[in-house]
Amino acid sequence: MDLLEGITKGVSDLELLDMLTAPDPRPAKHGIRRRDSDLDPLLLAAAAAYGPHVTRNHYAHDFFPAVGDPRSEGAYDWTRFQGETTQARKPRLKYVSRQAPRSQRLKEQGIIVDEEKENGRTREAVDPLRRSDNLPSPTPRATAPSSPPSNVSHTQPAASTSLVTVGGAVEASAGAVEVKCMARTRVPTPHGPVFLHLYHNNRDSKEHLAIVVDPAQFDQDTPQRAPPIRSRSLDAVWSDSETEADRITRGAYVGRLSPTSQRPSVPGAHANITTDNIPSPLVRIHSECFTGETIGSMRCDCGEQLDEAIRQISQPITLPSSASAAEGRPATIPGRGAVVYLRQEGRGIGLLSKIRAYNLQDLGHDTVTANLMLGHGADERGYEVAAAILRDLGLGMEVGEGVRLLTNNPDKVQALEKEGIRIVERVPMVPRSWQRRQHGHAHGQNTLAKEEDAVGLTMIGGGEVHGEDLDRYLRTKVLKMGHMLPLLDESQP
Ligand SMILES: Nc1nc2c(ncn2[C@@H]2O[C@H](COP(=O)(O)OP(=O)(O)OP(=O)(O)O)[C@@H](O)[C@H]2O)c(=O)[nH]1
Repeated sequence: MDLLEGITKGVSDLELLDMLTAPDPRPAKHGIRRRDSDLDPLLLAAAAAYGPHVTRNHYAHDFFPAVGDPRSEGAYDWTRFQGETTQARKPRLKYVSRQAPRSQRLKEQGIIVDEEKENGRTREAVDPLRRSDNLPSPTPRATAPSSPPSNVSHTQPAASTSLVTVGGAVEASAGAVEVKCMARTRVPTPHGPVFLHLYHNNRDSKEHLAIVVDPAQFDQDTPQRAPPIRSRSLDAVWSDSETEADRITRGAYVGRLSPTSQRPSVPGAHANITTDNIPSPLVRIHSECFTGETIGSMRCDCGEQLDEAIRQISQPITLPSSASAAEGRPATIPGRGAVVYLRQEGRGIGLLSKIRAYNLQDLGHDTVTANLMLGHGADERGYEVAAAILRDLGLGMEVGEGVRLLTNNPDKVQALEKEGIRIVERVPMVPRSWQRRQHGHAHGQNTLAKEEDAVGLTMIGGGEVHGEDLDRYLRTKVLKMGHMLPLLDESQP
């Protein structure tokens, strides 16, 4: 019996499936092989089965065996299986798609399908900002009473994007970067506690992070001297149905969360604390580097820089004398600032390409040329998302305190300023091994030696990266990428 004959004679689905999947199919009549491509027997069986109409367009659907047969539901105890005859086995295969029709799914995503070009391009019917379920809709934000205050925006500034002002609030039109802090939690680190923020955005599908250092927030009973660094989008009320438990679970709480302290945050609170005489927060925009941060690669100083940034930001801040005059002695406040951790591995070319680039570097090419040889730019990063995250945290706003940026990279400074971030000072990041060598040379001693055993973040911890690879990499950054670092005298050890 061949397939067609089988279908027309109404054989059972299982027999049909057996025919299709038999290990030794009978040769076709006249010994001529069929020229069309192999068909998926399971799909054919599904198509021939009872139930909803199944076509090749359902290929990506999830099919589930019909409910009712415990074996097909995975509940069968196979230790009791004794073997069975075809006679005894009469399951009825039934496949049910649990997906809504494609047209309905696309409609839900706001995509209109051009019926005439069903297999061609689709176009978006709405503002791309709305594409992600996780991003707030601009319109309700402007009008809803629970929306963040109008001076708080996490969209792009007017300078670089198209924005409209509705009722005093900045509205993003198509193309503007929008970020939303999806969750925040406390993370204890060797340098003290930090708040880890996870962001979604409408530019890419990466989960960029912000590591906020602001331990003063744990002490809610003492008057704050500086505005807390808090995410506007996290503190916003997301929906009418959102409960306090929902808010607390996603991190919209104040103080130190504990079994006995659970205080949901209020949108816009603390925004009016002035910052006269308090140094601007230290901020670093850091790009992901798996090799440097996770496995302690000494080809670059990324792991060390991440540790050093959080260490420096966490240092207590001594207030200028005028601010501490009332106390009669120099006053300090806990360190405050943030590291925005961008998932832009390998200066934006990705880990795969970076690994290839390392091999080219082993062949004698430098970090810039290696990127170019692979068809990439020397640096493919962008800082729009970083700027939007800073704005969401209230950092580097036009009005109020600016930020002190930890970087040697002039492009970063320029790019952030172009995005409207107010940078009041650039704080250099001199590699620890270079500091040690410079100090050792000047003072005849290794001033950082005691820090080498110190604890810290990443594989590198409080230690330092050093070596030929690193020196070559850093020199290239200075000579070819314009990094603002004083070059070491090569003759120094
Ligand atoms: N393509 C490429 N990327 C590298 C190489 N070494 C490190 N990186 C990446 O470079 C990025 C380092 O970026 P940042 O830490 O922001 O440093 P930067 O841009 O040099 O500027 P600074 O703020 O001065 O540190 C990370 O994404 C690393 O993965 C390399 O040899 N090739």
